[in-house]
Amino acid sequence: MSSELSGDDLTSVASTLPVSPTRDRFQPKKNTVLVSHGRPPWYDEDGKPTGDAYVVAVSGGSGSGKTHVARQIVKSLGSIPTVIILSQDSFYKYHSPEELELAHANKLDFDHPDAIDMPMFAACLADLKACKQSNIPVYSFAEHQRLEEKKYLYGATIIITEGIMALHDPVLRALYDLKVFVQCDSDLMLARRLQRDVKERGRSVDGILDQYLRFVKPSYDNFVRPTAAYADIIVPGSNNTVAIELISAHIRRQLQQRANQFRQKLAIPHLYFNGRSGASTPDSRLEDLDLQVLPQTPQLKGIFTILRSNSTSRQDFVFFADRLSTILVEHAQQYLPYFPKTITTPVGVESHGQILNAKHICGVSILRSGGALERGFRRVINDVPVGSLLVQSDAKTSEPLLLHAMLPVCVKLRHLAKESWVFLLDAQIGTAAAAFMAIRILLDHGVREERIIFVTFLVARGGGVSVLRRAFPRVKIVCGAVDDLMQEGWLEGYRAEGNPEGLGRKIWVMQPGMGQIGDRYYL
Ligand SMILES: Nc1ncnc2c1ncn2[C@@H]1O[C@H](COP(=O)(O)OP(=O)(O)O)[C@@H](O)[C@H]1O
Ligand SMILES: Nc1ccn([C@@H]2O[C@H](COP(=O)(O)O)[C@@H](O)[C@H]2O)c(=O)n1
Repeated sequence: MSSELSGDDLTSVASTLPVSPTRDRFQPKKNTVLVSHGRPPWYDEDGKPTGDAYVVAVSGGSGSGKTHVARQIVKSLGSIPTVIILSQDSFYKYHSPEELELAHANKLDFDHPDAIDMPMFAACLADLKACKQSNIPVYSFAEHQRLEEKKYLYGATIIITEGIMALHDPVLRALYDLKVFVQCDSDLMLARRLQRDVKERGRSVDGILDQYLRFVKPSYDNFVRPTAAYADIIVPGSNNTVAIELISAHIRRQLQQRANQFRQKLAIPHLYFNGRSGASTPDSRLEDLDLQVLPQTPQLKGIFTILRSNSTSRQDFVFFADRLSTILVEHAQQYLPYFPKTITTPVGVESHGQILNAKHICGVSILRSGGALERGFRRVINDVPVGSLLVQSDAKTSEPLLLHAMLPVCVKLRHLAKESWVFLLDAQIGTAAAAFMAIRILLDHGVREERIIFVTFLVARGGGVSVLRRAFPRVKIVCGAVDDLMQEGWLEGYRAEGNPEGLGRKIWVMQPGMGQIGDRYYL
């Protein structure tokens, strides 16, 4: 089943200005991110996106049922990856006080193509299609105005965009994979519009009819209906279940053709990538992997001995995991920019030192096990935001799926992302599937590869790290130790404890390893 995410999370880019009760009541919930199944990899083993998101445009007159069709397509797709529904209404232009006065008297034409900021719409759609984030405007029908806040959207496999002028602009049309026009009787459209505008947009019946006769109907005849000629499919405005089924079957076929078996390849790279430079085996030379491994001091080995032991209590595990993450983050800080700084000491003597000079720093942990590094991270670098990514394997295919992304503002906004330093936190790099996805997400947002610092307890030399390295050579990987083996098998004690997730299913485990770090830290 689909569930709706608001996109307003811990680090929402939406303004925190108080929202008027009227605005709240009439705010359309049109731009939504719908997630049912998680997002499978959208990139290949070289770390490059394999293709764009699939874009469906739904056009038709006001009240023809465009939003309804968009939502029915999502419903009929069933178990699908992330879908974004993007409404053209969000791109109505900003109005001057004079225009606002006309709008409230129903004398401003919202049905002319010029009423919509087509270049901005095309730019936002192009970003989302190219798997980048977009912060789109928010429009209020009650206030007839673009609001100060923005809505953050990211991560769609399918984008369904709808609007009366969706098929009007040639730049927009070039972005669509499938063009749909909803054809509906004018009287039905008017009846629906009357009901909707009174209920949802705070309008009077007289005002709606006035606006309809003055602008909506002529514009439909002049600008909207002619764009049906560009559509691949014409869908009726009512009783359209069969047409919707056809559209969703077509989209499902397109997505199947794009599927990529990812984790299997990463887990045993020497079988899949033999002959390609950088493919690792359990005997891969450590130097070739370019890992920043902590100096193997006796005290570090002592910490690992406790963390690896299956007889360590949870309390001890948490204490030593926190200690190890603190050491790792401290070590990783060497990649941040420091500059010379002269200070005066309390005895009045000048001393030449160094000072950190980075505007935006944040952490992003890959849940659940990345959470085990958060306390250490906060101890070393306090007062910076920490976001999270939930990446889990698909029970059927074992492919990694992105289930949730909660990113700090300095990553969500592209102009800040370019300047940000991001510490990615995860307990281990085994198949590297989750690490791969997390790095790709940061790059999609505009974070520079050389500003990503991956901090982890353990790396498997025979796992996916070599492929990760080849794809993202400029990411720094700081780890505490390197294990040799990566094998498909049962985790000791995992099945015996009757963990339903583990039952009947093999998982990739590293050896000697530290077990299920998330379970040991949290349970
Ligand atoms: N096929 C349909 N069957 C029944 N009701 C529909 C259908 N299509 C739209 N409606 C109803 O008509 C109204 C307007 O539809 P909507 O999708 O919001 O139109 P648009 O987005 O084109 O302005 C909504 O109340 C919606 O539930
Ligand atoms: N301030 C505004 C802006 C637009 N409209 C009307 O909305 C219609 C498009 O939205 P649909 O969901 O119906 O496709 C369009 O016909 C405009 O007249 C408005 O009334 N006020």
